[in-house]
Amino acid sequence: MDTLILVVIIAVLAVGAAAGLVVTGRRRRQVPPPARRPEPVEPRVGEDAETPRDTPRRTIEDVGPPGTGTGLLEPGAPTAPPAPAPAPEVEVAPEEAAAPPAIEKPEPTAGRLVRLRARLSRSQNTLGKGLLALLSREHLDEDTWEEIEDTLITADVGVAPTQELVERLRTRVKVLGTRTPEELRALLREELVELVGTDMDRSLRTAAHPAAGDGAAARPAVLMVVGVNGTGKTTTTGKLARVLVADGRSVVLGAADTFRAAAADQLQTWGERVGARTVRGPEGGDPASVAFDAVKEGIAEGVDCVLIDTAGRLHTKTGLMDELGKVKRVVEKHGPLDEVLLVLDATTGQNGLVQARVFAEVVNITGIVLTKLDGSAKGGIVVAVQRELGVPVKLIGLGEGADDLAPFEPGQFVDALIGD
Ligand SMILES: Nc1nc2c(ncn2[C@@H]2O[C@H](COP(=O)(O)OP(=O)(O)OP(=O)(O)O)[C@@H](O)[C@H]2O)c(=O)[nH]1
Repeated sequence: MDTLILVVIIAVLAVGAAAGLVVTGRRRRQVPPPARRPEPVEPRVGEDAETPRDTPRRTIEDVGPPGTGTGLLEPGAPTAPPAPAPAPEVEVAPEEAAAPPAIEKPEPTAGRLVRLRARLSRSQNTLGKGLLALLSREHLDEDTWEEIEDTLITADVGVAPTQELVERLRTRVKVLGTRTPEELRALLREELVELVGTDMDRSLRTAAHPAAGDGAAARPAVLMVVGVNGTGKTTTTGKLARVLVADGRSVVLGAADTFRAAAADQLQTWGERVGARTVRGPEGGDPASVAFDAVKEGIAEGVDCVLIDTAGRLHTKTGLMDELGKVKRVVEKHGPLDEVLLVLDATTGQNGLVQARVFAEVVNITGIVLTKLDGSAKGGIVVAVQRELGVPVKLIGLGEGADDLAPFEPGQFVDALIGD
């Protein structure tokens, strides 16, 4: 009997245990699997990669390209994969999501002006062709010479340079006697090239400074880009990085335009495309300290050049100029600036001259970058602005494309104006 009771108890316990296991098993199956989220993938933001920001930031993918508003990368160019969805079932490898964009190899700069010549010819057609048509008239009377003057002044050459050119042309045409179209073209070309100037040093100082005998460490060439907002400063800084990389230089970028929220993103995108690192600071932060850090980084990395983009807009003009002066002073704690490039928008005409004067009071401008010459018939501003500052135009912008920035060459420029 005792044995029977014992067997019954064991049987009851066994059934109970089995039922418990099933319940527990069911419960276990009902619990969703732990969500295996990837580490949050932040866009790389230069020096601040680890610092969370209060202000919502635009990612690199959000940053509009120059002019199109859809993304800086050209159609078909590789883009970073989208951020991972939060669904727990999908596992996204963080390293996959953070894949760096492919590094491009920009076109060499030699011959760029020749490649971009059609754009220049198209926009400056009225100037070159207009002058040739007037010079080809049967009678070069007073009215015709006045029209020639007007054509040059309309193209923003400036009054004094225009009068000089017309005077010289008049004398030479008179001396020449016969006037075949070929002779007139050659005369006009010579005079225009002379006016644009062949004796100015248009090279960019981009070679690093080797360590000096007095113990000074090696340091990169430092180029600062200045100008009012909208002239194309950030775009030019990005294109210039490509010019330098194309010519075999290594580059660090400094996003010292902390005033405009998207400027640093825009610059960083340009840099990433050619493998140049961008040093940036918090939005609204101190531009001088960003510029200082960029040079420090350039020294540490041993690069050839550091390119610093600056703000073009502040609450007041005095504020902007004070800030620019400070950026310059602080950067020069590392050593003198090699180039200060003033970016001027060719479509703003005489306004550019006023800007040039203001900037020249604060920083020692060493070269001018004239942007948007593809969209302006006022190529004469090249002459006027050089006269105004006594500083050469070193680069010209001829479009929104990544490689539409060309070293300026007077002969090729004039050829594009008057055609072959
Ligand atoms: N057509 C044409 N557009 C240009 C050229 N250079 C720059 N741009 C355009 O000019 C616009 C302004 O350029 P940004 O580089 O953002 O101007 P910014 O001077 O940095 O402006 P802020 O950052 O506000 O000071 C963009 O749409 C550029 O694509 C050029 O040579 N030709």
